[in-house]
Amino acid sequence: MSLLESTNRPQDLRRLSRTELETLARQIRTFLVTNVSRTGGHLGPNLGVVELTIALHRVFDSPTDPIVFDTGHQSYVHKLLTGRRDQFSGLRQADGLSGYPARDESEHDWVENSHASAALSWAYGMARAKQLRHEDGIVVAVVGDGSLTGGMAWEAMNNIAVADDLRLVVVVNDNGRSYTPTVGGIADQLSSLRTDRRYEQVLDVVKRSLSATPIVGGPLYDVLHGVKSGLKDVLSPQGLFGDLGVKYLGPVDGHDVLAVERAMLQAKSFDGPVIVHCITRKGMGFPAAEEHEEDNFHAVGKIDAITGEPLSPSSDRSWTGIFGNQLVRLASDRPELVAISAAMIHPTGLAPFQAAFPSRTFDVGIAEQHAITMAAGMAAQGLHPVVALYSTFLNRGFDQLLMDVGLHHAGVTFAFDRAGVTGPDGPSHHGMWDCSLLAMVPGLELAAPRDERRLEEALARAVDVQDRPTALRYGKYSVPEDLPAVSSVDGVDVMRRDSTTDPVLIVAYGPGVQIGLAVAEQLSHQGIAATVVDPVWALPHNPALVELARGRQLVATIEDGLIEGGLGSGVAQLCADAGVSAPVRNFGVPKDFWAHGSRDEVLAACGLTPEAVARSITEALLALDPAAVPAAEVPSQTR
Ligand SMILES: Cc1ncc(C[n+]2csc(CCOP(=O)(O)OP(=O)(O)O)c2C)c(N)n1
Ligand SMILES: CC(=O)[C@@H](O)[C@H](O)COP(=O)(O)O
Ligand SMILES: [Mg+2]
Repeated sequence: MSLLESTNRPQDLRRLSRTELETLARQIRTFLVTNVSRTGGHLGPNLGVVELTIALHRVFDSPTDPIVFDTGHQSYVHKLLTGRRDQFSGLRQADGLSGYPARDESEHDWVENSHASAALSWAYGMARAKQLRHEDGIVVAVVGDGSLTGGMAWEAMNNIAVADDLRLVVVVNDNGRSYTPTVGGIADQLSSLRTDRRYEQVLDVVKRSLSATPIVGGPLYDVLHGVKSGLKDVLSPQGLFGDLGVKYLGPVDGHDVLAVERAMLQAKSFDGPVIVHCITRKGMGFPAAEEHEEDNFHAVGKIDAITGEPLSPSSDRSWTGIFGNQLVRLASDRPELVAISAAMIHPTGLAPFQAAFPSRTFDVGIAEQHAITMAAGMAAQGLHPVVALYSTFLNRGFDQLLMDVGLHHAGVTFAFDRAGVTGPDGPSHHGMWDCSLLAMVPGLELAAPRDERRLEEALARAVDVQDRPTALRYGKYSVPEDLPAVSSVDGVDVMRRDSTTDPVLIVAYGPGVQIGLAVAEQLSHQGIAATVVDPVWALPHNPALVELARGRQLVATIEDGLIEGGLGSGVAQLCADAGVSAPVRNFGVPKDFWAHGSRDEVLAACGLTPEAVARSITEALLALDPAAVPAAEVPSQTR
């Protein structure tokens, strides 16, 4: 039985020798590469925290000492060491292991939110609660260098710095990268701590003097490490953390279990909050990951476990790529066009723009709030910023969009990628809230393109709007062949019309158009005629929808987004205000936190499939007027 197989709870770690720990680390790395290459997931980040996580669970007594992971994508090793080794074959799959901490999986898991920079606030709150309730336990937060570029982290640090009565250890997992190298002054400060020459010179002297005596194994090794981590105390620089008055230990070699352990033991002995600065390498131990310049295998699909080559060839057409290439074309004769990313240049498709216009591309770190308000500032001075974010991360910057961009009628364009149901990244990653949020922004114009051509046309229009915010949304699903309209009514594309008196009108957005067309086809087999329209520009609602809805027996709306407050509910309001008598049924993502699974599985769970929508429409029509549906063909499920 391997050491990994005999490690089923943190306590099992504490009897291991240094050699056994190093063997265990190797076995964990082999396990991660073997399994995550089969399922996909955050391989690089987890390869970088093997020793760090082993040391964490040797020194701290989880769950009495809660361990909180920032973003949580680097918690696979934690899951391995807390009894979930046998569940990794189902990683990020429906009813399988979550790719993030999950409280229903283990008492050792606390934070399920995958939005970065929140761990320190979680930890502060938990530690304060323990202090007020006179409970034992030290709260430990593991936060990456990238997550430290998020503003929330410093809101928490501001409080942590003066909370001498709290038992709180912040482990900085500093691999120097987010996806690409982490940017900004914080990254520079961390880097200067990593490469403090005084520390390295003194350490060399110590090493040389100690090497004069024969290495006697454990004790001498400990002495060296004791000196090493002790040295840092002596030299602890007045940088990033020192100036705030927070105790700092490090930098520690994050791949040396005993060095990390010693620093954590030291941290544990202190009163008040302590920073332990660990230097790690993303993708450590897997050459394909270590050498992967773009992102060190931050998040991979199914790959070859030796070469790292993707096993499922990614489609050469993606919404992300279409957006990125069109933006380059538009920027070539629009010098005012600039692009902004929150540490996700490649994932949001801005790499071609950065290559073509490096001085007009801005990676601000994981700082969506700053990114959006900075864009308002740029627009106020005559630029036209394009802010590229994942839809779910708009949540983080909504006030900035509403009050800094919207209130000031700023000509800023937002490209919301991963809009709609995403799938494997679970509830905090579905891009399901953007339409409901954007519907609240006065003047904002939102396009939900159904195909490549509509995306390119929408972006071309958006970047020329200078007096209000514009936005586009598209997701992590395949790009259909172009879907031409059969006609147009005042800007609303008519995708299918059986006759002008069709009893059903389907108003569909983005990927909902393909669903709507499939629904209409199914309804036609039951003798129910449906017209399908796509407004393309979803906000503000096109008043032509009112006349299109008037006289119908039923109006159905279909969107890949939250039903409550979404596009469809706006259409219902529009029709009600105009006195349209037809009832409006909204189909979308019901208000809930939808667990991870494939996109299709989650959509099915939401009832957002052609079959489910067609059945609902048939039932609604039957309820309204049994004669409306030729009885002979109603699907059995509706009886
Ligand atoms: C608010 C927010 N913006 C963007 C992301 C996307 N994202 C996931 S992990 C990551 C990089 C995290 O870097 P770091 O904290 O250094 O962790 P590492 O992956 O290096 O371990 C980013 C940008 C996110 N999860 N949350
Ligand atoms: C953890 C995180 O926020 C991202 O790394 C996310 O997992 C990436 O998702 P995509 O695979 O859709 O780019
Ligand atoms: Mg990092």
